[in-house]
Amino acid sequence: MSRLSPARSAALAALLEADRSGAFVRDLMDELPCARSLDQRDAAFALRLALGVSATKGCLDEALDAYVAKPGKVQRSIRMALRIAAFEIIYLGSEPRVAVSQGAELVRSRAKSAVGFANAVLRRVAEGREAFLAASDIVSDERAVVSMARRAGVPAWLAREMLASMGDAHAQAALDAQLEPAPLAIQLNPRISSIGGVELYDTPLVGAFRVLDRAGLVGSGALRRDDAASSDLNAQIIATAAIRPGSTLEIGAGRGTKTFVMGCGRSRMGLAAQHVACDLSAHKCDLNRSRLIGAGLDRGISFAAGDCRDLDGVLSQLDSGAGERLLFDTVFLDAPCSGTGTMRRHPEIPWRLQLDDTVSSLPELQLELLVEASSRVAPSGELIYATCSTLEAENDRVVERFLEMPQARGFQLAPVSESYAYTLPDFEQASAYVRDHETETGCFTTYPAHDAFDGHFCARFIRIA
Ligand SMILES: C[S@@+](CC[C@H](N)C(=O)[O-])C[C@H]1O[C@@H](n2cnc3c(N)ncnc32)[C@H](O)[C@@H]1O
Repeated sequence: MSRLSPARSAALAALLEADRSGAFVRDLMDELPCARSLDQRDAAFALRLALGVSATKGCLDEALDAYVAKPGKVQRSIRMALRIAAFEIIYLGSEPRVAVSQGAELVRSRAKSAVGFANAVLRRVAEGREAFLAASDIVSDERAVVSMARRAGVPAWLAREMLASMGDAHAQAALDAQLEPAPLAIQLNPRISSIGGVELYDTPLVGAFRVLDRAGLVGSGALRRDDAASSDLNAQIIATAAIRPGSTLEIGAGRGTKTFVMGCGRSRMGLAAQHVACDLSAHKCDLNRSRLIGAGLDRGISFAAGDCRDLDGVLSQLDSGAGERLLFDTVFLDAPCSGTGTMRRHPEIPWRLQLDDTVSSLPELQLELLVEASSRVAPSGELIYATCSTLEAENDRVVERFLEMPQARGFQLAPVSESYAYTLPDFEQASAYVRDHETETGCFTTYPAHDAFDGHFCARFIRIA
């Protein structure tokens, strides 16, 4: 009998709690006493196990259930312990003897009577690893796509959608990188020029830096002091495309990472803010407000909470204060989406998402919000539509469907690389970066890959007077 490692034990506790409460496992690893008491090395391993199991759980169940007579009868805590060991065997390529015996110990910690069962199942998972990843059990021409999906730990339907939307090369690169950590970037508050003890690496965008030392950044307190915000480079590129002189309506502002990036950008460009940030969630609006106050970037920014499918309702107070139905020089919709471009950061996404969300319910919501947003664009104003999805149904298809609607009369697509900020001399490098990632229609489109930033999409419409 070997001794159970505290890292595996903490990963199991966090995964069970996440499953019970719906909380994010990453947050629980920061909160649970058994995880907080781990030394740095064990904490990193526990986090890797917890995130990895969340990201691949459907595939782990498939691999395990092939050797279980009655899968529906396996207790929740035993299944979770088995998933941890199966993750080590299949995705970390750990020494099978160690992974099997640690898996059996994990199971023993929850139910002594199931140790023999756990040993038998895990040994067979280890023996069948290569065949499972190669999808040798699939006899149809689906074998290749199932194998791709299993290697990345995502559902087969999602791999299929990614192939159809992104093309073979981008989809393969994104799936290959799916279990790697995403690169870290920050936007630096213009009130400071460096973060003590943390090396900042230039990116093509002024004010955006890449950081390699994640722990150093957190330890520096810069994020807590609002001296910086962590934000993917491509998300920052999109927020910057929405900075223009005049008034701005931001829809789907959430906790305000892009509001922060826009505030920093405006300050660098010497522009004043006349910005209304809206979100369905009043709590997120509060978080956005307090970060901007902490950052000293709140001047000229107001907030409105509510369902933006009814903008007249959400903006009613502001409209009555102004004595007119307000129109804005820029309307920026950061739409609710599948988040498929950011799955490396959010391991829960692949197994929470359903096919219907990506092909139907989200695109319908996105189109409804886009039509509503367009009704608030001033003549000669701009409408920016963004998602962090890599799927065509939420991106180009929504844009095409919008342009076919009567409400889109007077709007035309324009290249993102020609938006106000990207015509300024300081943003020349960023403008070149945007051009490199622009499609024929001028939409900014990126895909995750090894050492690349996340998948994002942005379309820019101009309202002709
Ligand atoms: C992509 S996230 C926003 C991320 C945010 N812009 C940021 O940079 O941190 C989309 C946001 O849309 C909001 N949302 C969803 N449905 C909405 C609706 N009907 N009206 C307004 N906001 C909505 C969600 O609460 C979520 O915060």
